[in-house]
Amino acid sequence: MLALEIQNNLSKFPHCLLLTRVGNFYESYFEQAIEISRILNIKLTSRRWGGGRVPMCGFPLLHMDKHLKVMVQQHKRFVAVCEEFPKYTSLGAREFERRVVRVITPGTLIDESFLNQYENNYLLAVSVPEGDSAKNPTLGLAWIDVSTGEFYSKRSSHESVCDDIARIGPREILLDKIMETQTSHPTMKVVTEESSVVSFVVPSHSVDGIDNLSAQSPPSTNQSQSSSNAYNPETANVSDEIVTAQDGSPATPFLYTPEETYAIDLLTTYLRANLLEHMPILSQPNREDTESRMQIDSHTIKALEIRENMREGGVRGSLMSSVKRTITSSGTRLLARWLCSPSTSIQEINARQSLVAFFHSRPHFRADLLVFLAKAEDASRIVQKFLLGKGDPSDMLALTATVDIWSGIQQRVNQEREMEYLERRSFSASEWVSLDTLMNRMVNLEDLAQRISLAVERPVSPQYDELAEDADLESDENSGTLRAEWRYGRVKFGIKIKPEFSKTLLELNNTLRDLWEQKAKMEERLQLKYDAPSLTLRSSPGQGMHIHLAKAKRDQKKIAADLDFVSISETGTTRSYFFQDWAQLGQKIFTTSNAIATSEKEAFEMLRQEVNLRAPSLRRNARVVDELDVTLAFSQLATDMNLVRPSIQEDTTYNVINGRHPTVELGLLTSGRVFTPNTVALTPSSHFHVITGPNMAGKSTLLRQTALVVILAQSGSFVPADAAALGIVDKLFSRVGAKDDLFHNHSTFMVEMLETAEILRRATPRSLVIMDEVGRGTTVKDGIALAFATIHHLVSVNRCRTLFATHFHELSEMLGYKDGAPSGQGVFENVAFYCTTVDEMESGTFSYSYRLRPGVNRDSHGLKVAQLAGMPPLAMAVAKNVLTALKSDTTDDAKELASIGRRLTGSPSEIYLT
Ligand SMILES: Nc1ncnc2c1ncn2[C@@H]1O[C@H](COP(=O)(O)OP(=O)(O)OP(=O)(O)O)[C@@H](O)[C@H]1O
Repeated sequence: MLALEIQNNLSKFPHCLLLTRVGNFYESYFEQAIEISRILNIKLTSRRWGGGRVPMCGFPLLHMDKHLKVMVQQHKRFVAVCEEFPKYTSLGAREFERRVVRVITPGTLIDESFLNQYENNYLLAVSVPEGDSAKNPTLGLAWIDVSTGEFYSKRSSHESVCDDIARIGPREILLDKIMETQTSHPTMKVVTEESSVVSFVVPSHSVDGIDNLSAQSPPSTNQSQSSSNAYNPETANVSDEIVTAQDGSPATPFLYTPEETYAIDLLTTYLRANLLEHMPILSQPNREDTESRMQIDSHTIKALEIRENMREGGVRGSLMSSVKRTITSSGTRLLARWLCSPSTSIQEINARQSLVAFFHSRPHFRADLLVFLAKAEDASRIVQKFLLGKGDPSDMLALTATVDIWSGIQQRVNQEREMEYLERRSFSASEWVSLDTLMNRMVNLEDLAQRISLAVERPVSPQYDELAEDADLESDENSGTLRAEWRYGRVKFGIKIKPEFSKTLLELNNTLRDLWEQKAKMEERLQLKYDAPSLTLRSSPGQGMHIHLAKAKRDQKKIAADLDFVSISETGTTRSYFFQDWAQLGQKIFTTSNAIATSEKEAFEMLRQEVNLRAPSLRRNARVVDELDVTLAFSQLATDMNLVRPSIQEDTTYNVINGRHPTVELGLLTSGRVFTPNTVALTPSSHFHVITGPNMAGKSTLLRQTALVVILAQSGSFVPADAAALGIVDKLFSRVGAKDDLFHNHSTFMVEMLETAEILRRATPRSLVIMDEVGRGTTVKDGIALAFATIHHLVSVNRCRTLFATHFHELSEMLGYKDGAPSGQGVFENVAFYCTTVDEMESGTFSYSYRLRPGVNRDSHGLKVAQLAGMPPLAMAVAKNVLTALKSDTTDDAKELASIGRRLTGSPSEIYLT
């Protein structure tokens, strides 16, 4: 039977590793067992089946999460989990029904212990229109974190889908099945480049996902969607989940484009096929508006090390790690989203910054609010667990505790306002606007918390229950008392519903109390009557209800003579009897206990439904508290790192006085060094700066800090500078630090050109571009030609704000730079020239000042850096000789160069003498 079930499941889920529950183990059979035992490093064995032996392996239930992490996260394998469910035949025999309850894939993790609480685990669906991508450039995106329920959709394009994917950072990407064969399709290329896990889905085209999207919507409304392929929420019942948009502002009704609807369909179809019995009730996706978010291209997200550092891939050294002051896991997830997707709405940025300023000037208030946040649970995740049918009583209590914390926050805010009103002569209502607007978005959920608190009995302490469970398990095995069995049942369920929750529970509990009293009296009576102090009334699976004598020799005399007692077992010291009266009473206790357990479970189920119904409001409050956490964190950051509030403007100004690189500054601080601040002023009349200077003198740092300041400002944070005025940046591009992409057959130079080409195609007058050493990956002449052409395009076509760092100082001449005339004199009026330099000592040593000054620096000091890097003396001597010869020879004619080479070839001693 088991073999047949397994073979059925293997053929139903051919793309998965199948794990079948057998008792307290998950097992794998046949060929897959060989693979699983190898991946998990567990013992491979075999068992007899159908006249032969088949390979098998298995592990205890307890190890499931550990092994899932290896299979799903490390090896990117899909795992089908087959559970067993007991059922009884008509003859009363127990059998097991086994069915696959879930397929676990990298993008569909729910509450696995290895999920990183501080990061989103997104599953992204990309819908690609049929036909020519040039004629039909619009794509649809839908992405969800199944573990938190955060669900979004967006319209995208062939051009920007790569950036969207880099920003979202999905663990798994879904495409229409028809794309599977279209390997040369541009979107296929992008998707396979950005994600190692791509799954193909046959869309249902029923927009069935929307069915699930709004469980709170009347069925008629949902059904009306099924007929059309475009979802129009104006006709749907919009749940309060989306009364605020993703950015927290009041939402306008969402109108999903056909492409988005298609992506939502792909996503929900896939979720249903994999989550199976754990399919959650989904809320409607928050629609992300492309216009209101700064677009950061995919290379820039990586190159600026916003989320993780490029070298090791971890968060250490990233912008995120330097600025993170959030204390909740969901706040940290929101911070990552804000940093990867800064706003372009001045109103929104100002609202966030006003909150930061508000908290910044009230450290005591900030400290108090942080105390609340430190105790709050990850409500979005808990709510989602309930929606997935998984939340347990401890989650229920955690949720109530969190609702209480939310109320506490609201009270503390009100108290602060009152105090300020009373204490300050000039109370400023305008200062309070941002916080009031945020807090007003919260829904009062005290009734739900109260209902749960009144229903669920809080354990005295967690240890109490753990101890009880251990003790009961022990007594259950060794002595098997009835009390132990009942208590174990309760402890296993993990919670007690208060008897007052319902009339039935109250009556059942009263009955049980009476029965326990009767049992105590019966025990006492029997002990006295038979002069047997060691007599107890017990129950065990093997002996049923029985009387137990712990000291049989002493206590059994009178009992043995009584015909009502039937001896059922004995050991050297103990003896057990069957006794009719106790059997009847015990059975009643057992039945009543079971009835209570069933009622408690029903009551819990009822509460679970209530939580599910209030999920949108719970999520909404959680989101408010996340925003509170991030803005409190930004104000803490402003204090810690001495940041200032930037002024955000509509124009294309970029004026940052004494700006600093937040991550480099922190890194230097740890080694006791100080960061040298620099001013960058890009104005309409000077919006293109060419930066020259020696190696290692801080050019790249300056470029990156220029971009990071914008990201921080438009995320709502203060910025590392003395003062800053910033015109909104619509798109941020960088061409810094290229490396080979041999996997995609791209050399370093090709990567450089691909990135440059994309910037020239996409940058607008409101964009900010940073470019470091364009053209360095080829010959000097080709490099200079390409670098000049790039500048030409950026200045005359894109007209965007740009910092362009280069070692090709020849460019400055080509651009008409003359010493002392840093800008406005050359080919382009808007190009200005700045450089970094080194301070040379009389002793021949030098130091970097990192100070930016107007002008062009033609000396790269490359040899000095090479010496610092520990180049062998002989190599340094040869390099110096070559440099001197090259400087004196004005030609690069092949013959001349050959003669330089010949002159400098010799033994080491000759070279040192040259
Ligand atoms: N403003 C600054 N203040 C203090 N230290 C700095 C500053 N800027 C850069 N540094 C230090 O100098 C190092 C090198 O800086 P960076 O990489 O920006 O130089 P670079 O001019 O771009 O070099 P190259 O031309 O060789 O690429 C940084 O890692 C940092 O430690």
